[in-house]
Amino acid sequence: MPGRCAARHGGLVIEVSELTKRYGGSTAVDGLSFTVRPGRVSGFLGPNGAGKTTTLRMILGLDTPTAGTATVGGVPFRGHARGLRHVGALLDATHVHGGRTATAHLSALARSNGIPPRRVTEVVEEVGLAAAAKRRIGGFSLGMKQRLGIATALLGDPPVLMFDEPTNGMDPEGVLWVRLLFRRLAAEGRTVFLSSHLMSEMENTADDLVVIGRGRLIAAEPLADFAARGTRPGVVVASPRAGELAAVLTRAGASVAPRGRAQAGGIVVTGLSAERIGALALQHRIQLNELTPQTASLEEAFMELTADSVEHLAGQRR
Ligand SMILES: Nc1ncnc2c1ncn2[C@@H]1O[C@H](COP(=O)(O)OP(=O)(O)OP(=O)(O)O)[C@@H](O)[C@H]1O
Repeated sequence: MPGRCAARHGGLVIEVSELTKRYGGSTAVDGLSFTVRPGRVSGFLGPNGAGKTTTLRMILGLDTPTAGTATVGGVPFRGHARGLRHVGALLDATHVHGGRTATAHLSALARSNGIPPRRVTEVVEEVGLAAAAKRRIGGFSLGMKQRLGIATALLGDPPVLMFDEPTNGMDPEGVLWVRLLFRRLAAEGRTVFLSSHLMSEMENTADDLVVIGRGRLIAAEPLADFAARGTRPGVVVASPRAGELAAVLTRAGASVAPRGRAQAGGIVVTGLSAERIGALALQHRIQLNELTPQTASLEEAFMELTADSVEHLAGQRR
């Protein structure tokens, strides 16, 4: 059935163009433009207060932009009559009526959106809440509320799904489950857009990234391209005969520096490939304990790119 959904809806693109939101004198979203494509998981990343929630709310027509436009499938969300069957969204999992049961909550939404009642049972099972479906939501943990929020987003079997910090409060098993779910939803051809302030959330989930800071676009590109930004020249080499090896490598044209204090005991070699270093060590019968081309982690690349916006916010709060 989900496969049919993808075929039925085709792909719906989220298009954000010069989107701006000002609150009084402060600008929460500042001339933001990006495209979110179907059939892929797109991560929306930025430090706290970067403007992610505000952007998602404007895409959903819950906030009015000061300037610019946001469309889903070429039309502003408000222009779509089909609500939950068009875009499923989880913005704030705690924003639910605690006195209702999960089933009652979902049934009410299904009724008002013209969704068949059987979908309630389907989504409750899909998110692993079947055993808790008849319990009051007020007694749910945050992780369970997130699952309920995801069930709400899935209720209308929509071609576009947006989630704001969906793994917040989830245990490791829940995080793994949600990752697999997002991957599957994208594989079905849907547009999956999820926000987080943690790069680690995206590492094994997202195909594309939209990175913002202080309401402005920092990067919009495939995750693989973003990761490549973190590649640094140099190969980390450790050997019990590091001094001797350094001399050999320098003669072969490399530059050699001691490894940073935090990772004492090795050298960083630039100007020679790992393969060439390995071959020279073998030729001189020098044992190697490590031979690692240097790369920055995605988290480092993200922190470097957003450092300015974080500092700015920290300064503001003081
Ligand atoms: N209704 C509002 N009135 C005034 N300022 C607001 C309002 N909503 C958001 N802001 C401000 O806009 C900025 C962006 O907030 P937003 O919640 O969109 O960021 P975020 O990236 O989602 O952050 P977080 O990861 O902390 O949720 C913040 O400085 C916030 O204080």
